[in-house]
Amino acid sequence: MEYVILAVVIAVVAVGAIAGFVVTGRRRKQLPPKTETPAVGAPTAPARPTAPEKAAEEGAAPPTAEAAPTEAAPTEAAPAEAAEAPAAEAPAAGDAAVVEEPLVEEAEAAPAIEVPEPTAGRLVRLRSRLSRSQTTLGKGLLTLLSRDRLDEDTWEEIEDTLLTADLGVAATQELVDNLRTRVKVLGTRTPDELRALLRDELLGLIGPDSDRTVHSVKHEEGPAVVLVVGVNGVGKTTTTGKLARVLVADGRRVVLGAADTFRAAAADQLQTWGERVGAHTVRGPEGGDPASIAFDAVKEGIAEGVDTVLIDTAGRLHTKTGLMDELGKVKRVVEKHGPVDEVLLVLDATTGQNGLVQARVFAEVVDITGIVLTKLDGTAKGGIVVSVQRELGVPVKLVGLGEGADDLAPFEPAAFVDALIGD
Ligand SMILES: Nc1nc2c(ncn2[C@@H]2O[C@H](COP(=O)(O)OP(=O)(O)OP(=O)(O)O)[C@@H](O)[C@H]2O)c(=O)[nH]1
Repeated sequence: MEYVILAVVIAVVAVGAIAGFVVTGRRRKQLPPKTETPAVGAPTAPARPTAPEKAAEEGAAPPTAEAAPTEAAPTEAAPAEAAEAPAAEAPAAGDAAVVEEPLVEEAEAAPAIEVPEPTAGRLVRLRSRLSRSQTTLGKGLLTLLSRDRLDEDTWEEIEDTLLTADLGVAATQELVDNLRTRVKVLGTRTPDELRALLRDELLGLIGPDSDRTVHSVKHEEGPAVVLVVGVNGVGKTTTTGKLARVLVADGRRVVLGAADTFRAAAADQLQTWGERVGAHTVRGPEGGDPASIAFDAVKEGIAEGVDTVLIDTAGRLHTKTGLMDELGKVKRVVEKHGPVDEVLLVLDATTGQNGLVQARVFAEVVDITGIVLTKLDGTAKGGIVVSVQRELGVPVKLVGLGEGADDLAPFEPAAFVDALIGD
């Protein structure tokens, strides 16, 4: 009998001990989340970059997670709240153990914010990228002008060179007439004299005194608003991203608006550019209303007190009329917050006359205030700077000289001409 009682006591003690183990094990499993939870709101892990980055890490981000920052808030919702959306996605207490590992990964992979180099002198630094234009326009012309006899055939060759470089008919005629007159007056033609003469004439055609500032300084009422327009493939989204870097490099705080909802990857592309310099991107669902995204972006810019809101727009719709209607609407809706400070038309320098046709169409719908000429690095058609300015009556403000993040340069006429004619 005692044996039976002893056996029962041992069994009870054993069961008790096993139960104790299990409970301790469970508690231990729940402990890490408690210590990890503060990391969600820790100042070193800003809420905004975390969600997109997590999405990027996971490959194709699920639409709901991607859209959360802006989509969660309807058009009129306070942007500040929308911006906080990722924080609201913090794990519910019961799921704490499940999200423990991703939280650690996020903290480790927080993107380093890049500080782009200042923009002053960029065109000088990138001058070698203009080598193709330099060969035809600059060196080509100097060689022709240095010939012993400047006969009619030579002048015709000079004319052809200028037209091939896309200077345009009127500007070519003007330049050739001026060169003829000045060369006659000059008499002897030393290489230095010819270089100085050509420099002077090209600079005069480009217009050294135009205001080429990108108006990006905030007003009392809110941020400066810059709309970026152009057809697809010219480098619009890339340029918007690079421009964000230009502005950040020059000390501005920027919000981006991904109003190109037509091309699926455009918003992702823009967001990635923004994250690299710490600029938040306001975006919406694919195929959503671009005007509403642009409106929200400006609204967020006002709430956040940033200097500039940059809005990327779509470059392709099924019809030209559709695209232009949409663009007009984006501008009108944004203007409910205040005036648009800049409408930058992005043109691909390699497309030549085609670019001018595009420019005309856009100018009919929105008042273009500046031109961005991209892909000048891959073309001998540097003369397009002159023809597009003449066509639209607005200055080239920025030039794209490569695919690198800091290959967008403020346009400086003197540095450009110097790069063309060489030393
Ligand atoms: N070489 C060179 N390539 C450039 C330059 N600017 C842009 N690109 C390239 O042009 C290509 C198209 O650029 P995107 O920014 O996607 O063009 P997009 O106009 O936004 O096109 P959509 O979004 O379809 O309207 C990319 O491969 C860019 O890297 C430049 O200045 N030089």
